[in-house]
Amino acid sequence: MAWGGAMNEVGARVTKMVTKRYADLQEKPDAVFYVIDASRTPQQRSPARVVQQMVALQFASAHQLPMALAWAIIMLCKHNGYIDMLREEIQESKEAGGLVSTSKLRLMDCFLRETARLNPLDGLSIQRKAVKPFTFADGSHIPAGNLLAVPQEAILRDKRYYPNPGSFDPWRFYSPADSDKAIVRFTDVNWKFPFWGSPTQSCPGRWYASDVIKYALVHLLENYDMEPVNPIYRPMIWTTAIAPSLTMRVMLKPCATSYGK
Ligand code: HEM
Repeated sequence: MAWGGAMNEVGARVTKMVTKRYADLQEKPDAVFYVIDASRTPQQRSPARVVQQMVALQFASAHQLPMALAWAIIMLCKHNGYIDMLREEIQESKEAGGLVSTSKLRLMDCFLRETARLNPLDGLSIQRKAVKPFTFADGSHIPAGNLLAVPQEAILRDKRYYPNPGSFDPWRFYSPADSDKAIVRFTDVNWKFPFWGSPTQSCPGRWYASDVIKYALVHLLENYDMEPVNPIYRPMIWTTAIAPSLTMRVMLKPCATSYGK
């Protein structure tokens, strides 16, 4: 991968860090260790390739999780009728010792999928560059050098796939425990939900991301009441990114009733 501008600076710093780590790999297994450990060939183990992997991992994992969590908090403020329902579900999902089982948080799972449907983090998903000419099965021809992407925002609001697409309705994904309907999870990938990428090469961090967001929401819901100080539900658009407003503030007040205790 060719880097330019600020990436040269980032690459130089990460190279320094990775090169140093080769000396004491076994002492502190961390992400660098695991990338090298999973490499099969000397070429894959080369510092240049490990640096590229480390930078790619940072870009893939760093910003999207907090953005998705921020959107979930904003949707809780906007659709606050779900707060008590989610608190109740949290209590019911507790196992021995008071631990929450995230797989039992079915409504929260649907709430997150619906939050993502109406607030994808980018208008486009699966962005690619044709490095050589490519012809799809239907005859569409892509000359070399062209950029392609899946228009996920349009797909996620398409009424052919999501009836009444403008309404926030987590129940559209819900199936009661005793129903024959297949369970749809936040982490499920298909062409109608490209939030996590394509079904053939989707985000490998999605189960981790989903659980982290759920644990954060459990903590907030159990310990705080939340209300928007200045409700700005409009996103901030930057190129194709759809980010939560930078100026919206949410007030967290310790709960009068502590739900978690
Ligand atoms: C809400 C949070 C996240 C979202 C929405 C998200 C979304 C995505 C998407 C759409 C892709 C596919 C990109 C493409 O094919 O062009 C992707 C790939 C990837 N994600 Fe995530 N991601 C999230 C969190 C994470 C986290 C927390 C990690 C790591 C801990 C992670 C690691 C990766 C990696 C390594 C890839 C590249 C996989 C490959 O090319 O085979 N992601 N992610």
